[in-house]
Amino acid sequence: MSQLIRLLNGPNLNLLGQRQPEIYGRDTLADVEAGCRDLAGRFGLELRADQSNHEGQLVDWIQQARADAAGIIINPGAYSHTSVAILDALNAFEGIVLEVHVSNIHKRESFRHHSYVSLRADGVIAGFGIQGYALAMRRMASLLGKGDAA
Ligand SMILES: O=C1C[C@@](O)(C(=O)O)C[C@@H](O)[C@@H]1O
Repeated sequence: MSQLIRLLNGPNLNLLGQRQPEIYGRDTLADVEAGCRDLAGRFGLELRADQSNHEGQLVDWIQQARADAAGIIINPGAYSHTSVAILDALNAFEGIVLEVHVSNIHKRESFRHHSYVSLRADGVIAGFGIQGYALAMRRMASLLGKGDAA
């Protein structure tokens, strides 16, 4: 059975492509998920992609991942900067955690410079636009010993 990767997107990321395109670009969350699913297939991984605007729902999905996922790729959106609950849930997850931000949070307002999730993440990608998700998928595959599929 192929290893499962959970792709979790937090609040307002359902509006990718419509929301502040000068910051987040024109590609949609559906584009992101399709690209990651395609890459997962090429690496022999299974992808489950979910988005929620609710902190508790994200915590529930992270807890679920404890049962069957090898890794989590997460863009926690604004919860990155506020949520000890999401950090705690990730700390209870034993697999690989990669954090993605579409924008370069370090170039933006100072309240975006700190991420609680980064205290747990095995790697962080910021400012690569939606390509960051694909890079995280490739890194995940490599950390899981799946090599590089061009
Ligand atoms: O919602 C988001 C998106 C974001 O996580 C990003 O992908 O660049 C950056 C966060 O600061 C912001 O609240």
